[in-house]
Amino acid sequence: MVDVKIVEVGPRDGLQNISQLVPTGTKVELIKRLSRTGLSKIEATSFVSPKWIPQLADGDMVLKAIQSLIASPQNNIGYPVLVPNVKGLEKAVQNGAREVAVFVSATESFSQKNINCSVAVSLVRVRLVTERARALGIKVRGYVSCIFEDPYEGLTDPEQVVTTTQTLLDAGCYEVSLGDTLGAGTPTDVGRLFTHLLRTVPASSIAAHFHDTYGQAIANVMKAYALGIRTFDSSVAGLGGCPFAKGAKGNLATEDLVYTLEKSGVSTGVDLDELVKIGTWISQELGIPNGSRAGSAIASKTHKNGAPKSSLPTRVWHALESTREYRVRRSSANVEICLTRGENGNALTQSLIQGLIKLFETFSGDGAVSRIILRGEGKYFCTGMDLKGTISNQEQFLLLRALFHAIDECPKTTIAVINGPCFGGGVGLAFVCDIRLAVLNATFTLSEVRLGLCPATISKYVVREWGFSYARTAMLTARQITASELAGLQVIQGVATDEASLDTTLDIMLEELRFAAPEASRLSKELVKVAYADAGGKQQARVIKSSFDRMMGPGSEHSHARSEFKRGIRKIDWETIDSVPCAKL
Ligand SMILES: CC(C)(COP(=O)([O-])OP(=O)([O-])OC[C@H]1O[C@@H](n2cnc3c(N)ncnc32)[C@H](O)[C@@H]1OP(=O)([O-])[O-])[C@@H](O)C(=O)NCCC(=O)NCCSC(=O)C[C@@](C)(O)CC(=O)[O-]
Repeated sequence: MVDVKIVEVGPRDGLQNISQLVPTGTKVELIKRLSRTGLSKIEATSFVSPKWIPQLADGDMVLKAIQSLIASPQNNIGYPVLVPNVKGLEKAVQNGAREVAVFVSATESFSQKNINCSVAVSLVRVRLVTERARALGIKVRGYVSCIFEDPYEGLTDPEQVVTTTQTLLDAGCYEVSLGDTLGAGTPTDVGRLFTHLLRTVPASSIAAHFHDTYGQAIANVMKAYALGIRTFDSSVAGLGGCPFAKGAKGNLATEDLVYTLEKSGVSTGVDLDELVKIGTWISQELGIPNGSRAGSAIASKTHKNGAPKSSLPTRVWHALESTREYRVRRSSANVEICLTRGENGNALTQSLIQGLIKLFETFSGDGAVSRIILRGEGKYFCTGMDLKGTISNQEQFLLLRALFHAIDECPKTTIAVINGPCFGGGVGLAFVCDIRLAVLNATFTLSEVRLGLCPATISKYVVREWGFSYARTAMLTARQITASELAGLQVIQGVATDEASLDTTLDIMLEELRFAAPEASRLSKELVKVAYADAGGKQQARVIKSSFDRMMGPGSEHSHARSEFKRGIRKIDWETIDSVPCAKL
């Protein structure tokens, strides 16, 4: 028996406010994982026009993918989807929805700006949806937004909240969730509004939906709880944001809500540990910081980045070489090169470039090395071309070109571990690698134009990885780009809050890569490169054919994997295999 019902809104309200497009598979996985935590309601997606909310344009696919959950008689979880009108309702029902949510604003300005109609018109629409839904046996939940403040017209008249709430209930909504869209309300405001409302509306018909923009969400929950409210909306990892306060926190995090309630002796029926794992996982998937304070604290105590500490084997590194400019160490099939000119921003001096070229060429030919990690020490990852050097222009060009070429041609999987800001050639160094993991405060600045230069040698790699238009603007403006922005473009594969978590993120990545066969990885790199250099051309056709022959040929990694598969082995740790015939290919 639970004291409080939590409505998880992360997969809809949360993701809706994330700028980068989230893959459908990730959304489905999020819902599936949340379904195993004890939550009884998970808002799955919306059927609002993709023009308004492109992030949720795949609502039909998400709903289809969770159909077995929705339809399972053993599963008592409700999966409401947001619909703006009868058309949205019909689409939702066609795709298997059994519960929908409708929304209105308590204020005129927000209604006009958000859904392009007056409050009165939106209430008529909602009534139509509710009538139709009820005729189809579909449950309807209602939302009223801007209960305390409207971003355009200021404070909300409490009477408008009472009227809209009552109208939604009269129309047939089984519950109305009152949303503090701006997150501006305080416990005093909650006390005033909810006391007023509860004179005419039963507490059992009301849910509270608080945002944490001003850090008031938990305090507001406790105040509403004291007044008799027993249903609260929240979002795992605090997913979401506030479109009216850039960079501000969005929804109340479900982990914070569960933590506070359970610690106060209020039962939620939700497994906090599981929730914390999901919050950590989804934050990593999206490359954004975990918005839950309780979630981050619990994760850092018990797990690191979602993986229990004990599940990651301790990696032992052996020093190989050390100069004044870099240090090299090795752990089984992994080699790490660390730039150690921290006091000079790890700028690329002549000797550093020469050293790096030699290292990449050497390890490229070492059959026992599968991955090369490039990282920086100190404040910066790399500040690019040495602006204090004295070598000739021609020599500088040849050196830089050879450095990037050596890394690009390296048959091993290359990983840039970006500990801080990158400038010019430093950005090139990060983006010539195959995989990038970065600390959250890392920035990427193509500063060349400010120095009367252009990103000549690095353009080949930066444009390939970033795309033409984005790269052009970055070059022309020399603006500072954040790690989160590039993670949003999916060109940075992991973002960590600090250097310690960056190490863990690398460990997790190295663990994953243990199961990637080295020769197959090399062929995969070639395929991507030729797809860029000669899409649809003869060279691409040749590389595809030769890769196919090679991977299927006798003595290949695949012949080993195939015989293992037949023996029931589904995952091969290629790091432990040094006598696989393919290693000699
Ligand atoms: C990084 C900040 C903001 C730090 O700002 P700051 O005020 O210098 O503070 P700091 O204490 O953090 O600086 C660290 C030290 O690193 C040095 N340093 C730093 N960068 C370099 C560099 N590149 N070359 C030589 N030295 C460098 C810097 O001079 C300083 O040494 P100090 O002056 O104290 O002795 C500032 O120093 C700065 O703006 N540096 C220049 C960064 C930059 O614009 N790099 C692009 C270089 S052009 C390039 O890479 C061309 C290329 C390769 O793309 C062309 C091609 O593609 O063909």
